[in-house]
Amino acid sequence: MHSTAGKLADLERRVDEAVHAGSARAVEKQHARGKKTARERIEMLLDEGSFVELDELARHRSTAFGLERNRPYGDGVVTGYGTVDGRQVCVFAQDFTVFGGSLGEVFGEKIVKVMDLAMKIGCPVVGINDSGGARIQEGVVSLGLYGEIFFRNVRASGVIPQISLVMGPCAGGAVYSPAVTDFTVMVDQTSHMFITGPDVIKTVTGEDVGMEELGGARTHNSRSGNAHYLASDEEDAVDYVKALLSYLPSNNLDEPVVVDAPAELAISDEDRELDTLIPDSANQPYDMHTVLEHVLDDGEFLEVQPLYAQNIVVGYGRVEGRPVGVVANQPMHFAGTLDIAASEKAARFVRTCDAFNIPVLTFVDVPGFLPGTGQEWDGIIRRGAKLIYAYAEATVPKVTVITRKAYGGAYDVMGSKHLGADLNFAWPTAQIAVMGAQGAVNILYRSELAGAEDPAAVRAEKIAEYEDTLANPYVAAERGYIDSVIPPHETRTQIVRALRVLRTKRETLPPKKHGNIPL
Ligand SMILES: CCCC(=O)SCCNC(=O)CCNC(=O)[C@H](O)C(C)(C)COP(=O)(O)OP(=O)(O)OC[C@H]1O[C@@H](n2cnc3c(N)ncnc32)[C@H](O)[C@@H]1OP(=O)(O)O
Repeated sequence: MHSTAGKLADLERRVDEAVHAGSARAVEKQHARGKKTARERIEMLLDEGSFVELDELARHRSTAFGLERNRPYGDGVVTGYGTVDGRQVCVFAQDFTVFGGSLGEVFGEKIVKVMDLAMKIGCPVVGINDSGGARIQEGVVSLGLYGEIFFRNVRASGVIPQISLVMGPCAGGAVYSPAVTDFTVMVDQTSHMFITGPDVIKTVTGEDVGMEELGGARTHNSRSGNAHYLASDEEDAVDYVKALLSYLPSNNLDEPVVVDAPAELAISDEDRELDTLIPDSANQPYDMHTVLEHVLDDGEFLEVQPLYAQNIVVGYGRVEGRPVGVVANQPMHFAGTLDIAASEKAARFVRTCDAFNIPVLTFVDVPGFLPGTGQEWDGIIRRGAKLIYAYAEATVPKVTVITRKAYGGAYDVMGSKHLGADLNFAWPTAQIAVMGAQGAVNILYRSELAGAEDPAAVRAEKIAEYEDTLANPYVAAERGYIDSVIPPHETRTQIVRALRVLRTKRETLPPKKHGNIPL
């Protein structure tokens, strides 16, 4: 111990203890559940050999409940920095094999430290959650540290990308850290998030619900909207996070990474395929993904929240190698109507793009807001307003293409010129109007239809008149609400040109403390 060689050996022993802090039994149990250890997960995420660990030798100072006899190095969380595809990220991974990944004072301090580092240097934070929550033995100190983490999540929001990987339990108030971060990725069958577990629910409300149904990955991806991707396993989850990072800048003052891929501006056979996409019948659906695949580089689209509010599609792609965020109504689900879930999903996405300098491309085929008492009483007025707010507030380049329906208030909401979109296009199949022809004729000609000898003939005549006069893109184009009516095959090239011209767009909001988005 008193020689240099002895001191080096002593360090080696301590580091080895830190690396093997979890017992062999706990590690075996973790693996048997199809879960990896904290270090294995970091290894999967970061470029080989790039991880630099911080606070590897930190230990808790607690003396309660015999904890002083068990002071593992690292205190149950592995933190540090490294690179993903050569770009810097900070990372923490909760280690379920040590104290069930529960968060005590030192554990919390380590996370706070690495988050502060990420803020100082302006790089994303990826948090890997696998924890029994606040460390019971350390009491209120654990709660305090959770509060410090939430505080930093909020302060970092919109400054650096924050991504949560939930790869095990994340229970009680602990869920509010992932909830504040930009993206939450969960793994099928092995990750769970809930405020109160099945036993408490049974006691308080009498409901019988299993862990998986209550807070499993599928539930949060398809029902609650708390998660953004349902991974089939941990590798899939990590791959999704890497893909997300590739579209995001390191911080709000940085530009997203650009791939050198200049667009071919000649119209291709593939471009022409869009000319036959829209069915003659306005009630027949088509898959909006087809449009996205024809417009984005290599047809590549990374969908965000693909299982939630499927009447709207959001996600990332590239145009000429530059990241874009896409928002698109999906006629295949609820005819593409806007409801509460779709409005909130799209609003959050637009704000994420705006925070990180990613242009927003909007594709519109929307028959209106979803009617019903459920929607009204659950607050579609207030919650639908979030989408208006998000579009109106966003200062990034905004380009909109109306493919078919753009009716009523939903026309305004979906990236219209009136909410500050920069360049708006419509296909000749667009119907930009207060409502569809059927509904309009019913209201305008109710008494005439009731007294007609042949109501069907009158209805058909009036519908044709309405469609010719109002349900087209030309009234909007006359007023400049649409910059250009384009054949579908020009969509890709027009978007390329639009995004080129908007590259130098600079717009700022009036100075204020912050707006008051209807929450
Ligand atoms: C602001 C944040 C506020 C909060 O976090 S409130 C939430 C407090 N946490 C909870 O209510 C969850 C308590 N834990 C559990 O319910 C279960 O351990 C959990 C997470 C479902 C996992 O169950 P299992 O997979 O069966 O694992 P297990 O129960 O055998 O636990 C493994 C080892 O971890 C320990 N552990 C789990 N949660 C802990 C905690 N919060 N504080 C201290 N130790 C905790 C547990 O005692 C066990 O230790 P050991 O291996 O037997 O030595």
